[in-house]
Amino acid sequence: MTAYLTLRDVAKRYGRATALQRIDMDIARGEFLTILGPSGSGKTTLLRILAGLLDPDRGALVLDGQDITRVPTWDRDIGLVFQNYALFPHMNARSNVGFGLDMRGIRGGEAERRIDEALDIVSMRDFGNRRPGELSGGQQQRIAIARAIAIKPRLLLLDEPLSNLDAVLRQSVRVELRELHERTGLTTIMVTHDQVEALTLADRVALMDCGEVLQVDTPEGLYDHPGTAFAASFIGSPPANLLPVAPHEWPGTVSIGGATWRPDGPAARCLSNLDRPARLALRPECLQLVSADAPGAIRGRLKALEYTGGERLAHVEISGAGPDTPALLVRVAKAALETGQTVWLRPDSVTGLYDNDGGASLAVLQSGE
Ligand SMILES: Nc1ncnc2c1ncn2[C@@H]1O[C@H](COP(=O)(O)OP(=O)(O)OP(=O)(O)O)[C@@H](O)[C@H]1O
Repeated sequence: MTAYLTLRDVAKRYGRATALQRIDMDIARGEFLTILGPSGSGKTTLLRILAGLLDPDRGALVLDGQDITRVPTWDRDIGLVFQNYALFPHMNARSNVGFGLDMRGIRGGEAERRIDEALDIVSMRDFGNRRPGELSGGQQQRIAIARAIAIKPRLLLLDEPLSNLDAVLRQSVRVELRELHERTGLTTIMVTHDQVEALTLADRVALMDCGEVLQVDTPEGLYDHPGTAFAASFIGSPPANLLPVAPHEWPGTVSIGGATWRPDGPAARCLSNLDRPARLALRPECLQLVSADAPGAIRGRLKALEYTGGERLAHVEISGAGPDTPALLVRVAKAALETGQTVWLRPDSVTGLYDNDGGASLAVLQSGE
């Protein structure tokens, strides 16, 4: 991949607190990258550094061959959209959209043409004379996007742009955002803590935790092959089960939370070289209810059955496992199940195996050994 935007060794502290540890990332021209992570993971700090609103303590940013690390915001040609829209309340929509053009000395007919174009892109041409207070939240957000794209930015940065919208509107604006990206081809970076947004919008997702970018991957790559236990336990709704596994003295068996299990199929292959306590990631949709005599079946007790609309989520306690072993979450379509009954589970695929200490992927550790 030819990098359009490069971040090299970017770090930031607030006083004694580390907000960003050491960020290295390449972003391609025209890419839509989402930055996803829990609260406090450093997403906003990273976006503010990209926007030039905050100086990094260390490292460099290169945009289209130009080192922009010390270039002030207004000279970076970056379009910014904030969570709260940040529109000027006393100006109508057209004036808001034209603001960045005016700042750059683009006025008169050229400015009018660019404002029309930007308003057309967000389907808001008819609302140009209204002030922000006379627009709905979704319409204000579209005006904020039109303002950001009117300057034809080199980079579009979006900071949680959908979080103030209700669930229905959020979904439709999400689709519009993706369409807008396809029409404009703008290199876009969006911060979100909503994984559905991150996965549906992005070409690639940068997953952050504790000031670090843990994995930059396609949505499918992140979901199917989480590189760390954190990624497995964060991505997915509900996320993957992390089953504590440990070597067992009997050949062909492992200990799961203290109970003995003789895995079969993909789980057996994944666990064949297990030499230390680890966590096996199993997605709720990859566990199947099977009969007691099925090879590789795990015996459990149905602790609870939740109806989540269209499907059920079974909580299964592993028989013989210690109290610290979490119940396994299993998606079940429809089944005559009763709380308290004995069930048998079998994984038909495995999402990952992770070191107990630190959560690194053991597949990676093994290939590096
Ligand atoms: N101005 C500040 N002074 C001191 N610490 C700060 C400041 N801004 C952020 N932090 C700390 O830096 C870390 C990263 O914060 P940041 O706002 O980048 O996280 P975030 O992932 O965007 O979180 P959220 O999703 O809650 O907005 C956090 O631990 C936060 O408490």
